[in-house]
Amino acid sequence: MAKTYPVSLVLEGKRAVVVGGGSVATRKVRGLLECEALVTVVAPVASPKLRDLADNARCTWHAKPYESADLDEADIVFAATDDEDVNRRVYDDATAARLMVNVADRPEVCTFFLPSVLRHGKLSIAVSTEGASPLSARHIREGLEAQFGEEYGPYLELLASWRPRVCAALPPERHYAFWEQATDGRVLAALTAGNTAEAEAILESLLG
Ligand SMILES: C[C@@]1(CC(=O)O)c2cc3[nH]c(cc4nc(cc5[nH]c(cc(n2)[C@H]1CCC(=O)O)[C@@](C)(CC(=O)O)[C@@H]5CCC(=O)O)C(CC(=O)O)=C4CCC(=O)O)c(CCC(=O)O)c3CC(=O)O
Ligand SMILES: NC(=O)C1=CN([C@@H]2O[C@H](COP(=O)(O)OP(=O)(O)OC[C@H]3O[C@@H](n4cnc5c(N)ncnc54)[C@H](O)[C@@H]3O)[C@@H](O)[C@H]2O)C=CC1
Repeated sequence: MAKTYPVSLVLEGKRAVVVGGGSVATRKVRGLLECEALVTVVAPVASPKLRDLADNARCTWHAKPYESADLDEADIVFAATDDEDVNRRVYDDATAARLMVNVADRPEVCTFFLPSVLRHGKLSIAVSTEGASPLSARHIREGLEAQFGEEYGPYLELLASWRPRVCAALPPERHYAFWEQATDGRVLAALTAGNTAEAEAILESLLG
């Protein structure tokens, strides 16, 4: 298999069709809702957790077996039933419609894989083994949690809020030097210590 091309998809307002309602489908639906996708679940039986998630304006469960027409409104497709033949049909229909498709039991035909994701606000670190060992992806993500803590949420919010300010205050040739110093560890250390005023003061001093 060729290398995969990592991207961060913007799924807000896009229609994701998830076929299957077991634990694998539930994990996928939870992740999709976190990203504000519109989710349609098609499965005769849904897990209790999935039924809770479907109690939401952005997630609808159709309690029935899969049919090709279920993909009519789809922007992206997930096949996660425990029936190989159904998963294969979903794959065939999605491919015929040129839709991106993830097939839970067939890594070799997926057009994308789900990575294991560590997230704090705007930071997302996605770990993929391209199907070689999903549990290893999870262990690696868990290992990264010690290094990248919750402080990255406010840290990145602060840096994002400074971007327009830097553009307005400094000529383009000075932007890189600003960001080099803004991200050298001092601002992060101040925020980690709970000292927002100091973090702001460091950034202010860099505008010099
Ligand atoms: C190809 C891929 C397709 C896809 O995108 O779904 C796929 C396929 C398969 N997974 C299987 C098994 C397990 N999957 C997990 C967990 C996760 N699986 C995820 C992704 C992926 N799984 C994609 C590749 C990702 C990559 O390699 O980087 C994660 C990262 C993301 C997510 O699902 O959201 C999420 C961890 C999230 C987290 O905790 O951070 C666990 C462990 C657990 O449950 O904790 C196990 C049991 C242990 C093991 O087998 O390793 C099986 C065999 C099923 C069987 O034996 O019947 C297949 C099918 C096959 O291999 O044929
Ligand atoms: N990609 C991944 O991360 C993983 C994939 N798997 C694979 O994922 C698949 C699903 O696993 P689980 O969620 O544990 O299964 P499960 O047994 O909990 O759920 C199966 C679901 O498929 C639905 N289903 C069955 N026939 C259907 C049809 N004709 N149309 C629509 N839905 C239908 C059932 O109603 C049920 O909701 C298995 O093939 C398993 O090998 C398993 C673990 C992890």
